[in-house]
Amino acid sequence: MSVTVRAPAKVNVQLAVGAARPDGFHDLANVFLAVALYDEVTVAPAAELKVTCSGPDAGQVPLDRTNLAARAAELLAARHGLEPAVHIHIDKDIPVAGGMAGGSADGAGALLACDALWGLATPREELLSLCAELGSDVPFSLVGGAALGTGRGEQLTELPVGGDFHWVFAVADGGLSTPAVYAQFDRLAAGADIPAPQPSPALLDALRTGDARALAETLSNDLQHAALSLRPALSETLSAGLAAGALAGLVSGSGPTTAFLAEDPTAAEAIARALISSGTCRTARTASSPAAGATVR
Ligand SMILES: C[C@@](CO)(OP(=O)(O)O)[C@H](O)COP(=O)(O)OP(=O)(O)OC[C@H]1O[C@@H](n2ccc(N)nc2=O)[C@H](O)[C@@H]1O
Ligand SMILES: Nc1ncnc2c1ncn2[C@@H]1O[C@H](COP(=O)(O)OP(=O)(O)O)[C@@H](O)[C@H]1O
Repeated sequence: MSVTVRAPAKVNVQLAVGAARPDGFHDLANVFLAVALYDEVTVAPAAELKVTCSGPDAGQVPLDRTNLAARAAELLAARHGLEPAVHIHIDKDIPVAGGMAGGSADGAGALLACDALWGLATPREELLSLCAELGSDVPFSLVGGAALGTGRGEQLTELPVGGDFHWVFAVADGGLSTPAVYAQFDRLAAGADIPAPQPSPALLDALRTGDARALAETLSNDLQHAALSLRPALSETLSAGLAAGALAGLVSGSGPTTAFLAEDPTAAEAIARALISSGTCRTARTASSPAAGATVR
């Protein structure tokens, strides 16, 4: 017997970052939007915990106990006095270390899959709090759709979305470390007065009405400057996407993936082709949003 869960990637349509907190995290107004690029996590009984991974970037995924899917299985098992004796297979389609929350998707996916495999029927609220123990972005991978994340991003308020948005993701060579990007944000902001992060009313309105042009005007990412200063070549990718007709482009979360909003699916395909032939990224993918959160298949 095995259980498979599909879990989505995300793009941050707004990432407002406050000052560093005493615990090392930053308060956020993090507007998440789930996009239709998915990892699939399959769990099956085994003699002991084991992780395998397939997909184009599988070689970059740790297969030891640091894998977020393994940590999720261990956390849920410990909560119930069980042994995490499962084989977890990750079929990975989400770019690794790209600012698209692929590890978080696998953490939420493994949690949901193990819950079903072990017949635990854990209440949703408890699953969400286990997700928050695994990482700031993990609760959103469970919820999907669109949501405002406050605190360190783990306290979610679901948001209405009035239509489909069409994206192109330019995948960079190599990843960027999330802690390194936040540390660079702190260095660049040193001495400045950092306001408390707030969601943009105009952006929430654009999501609610499904207006791509209005969303394009309001996209923002306070980590972009830090990501670009660590990886200056990303500004060429942003220019190439805009020259190809994107309504707007920005760094996805901590990067280095860049995200471009397109008018419609046809425009998205044309922008992806132009980005690939520009030579400013490793590859480019199209995906629509919103997408559902982690779901048993
Ligand atoms: C930047 C964002 C935007 O959604 O995601 P990515 O773009 O990396 O996917 C998130 O804030 C990343 O969330 P996640 O990757 O879950 O981070 P965590 O594991 O909780 O924390 C990793 C490290 O990132 C930094 N961190 C994370 C969240 C936060 N609100 N403030 C922080 O300063 C801390 O240095 C922390 O030790
Ligand atoms: N299941 C997983 N998939 C990918 N990376 C993982 C996973 N578990 C742990 N990691 C580690 O987390 C780091 C960040 O990966 P990922 O979640 O893909 O990117 P991001 O945090 O930029 O969204 C990776 O470099 C890797 O070391």
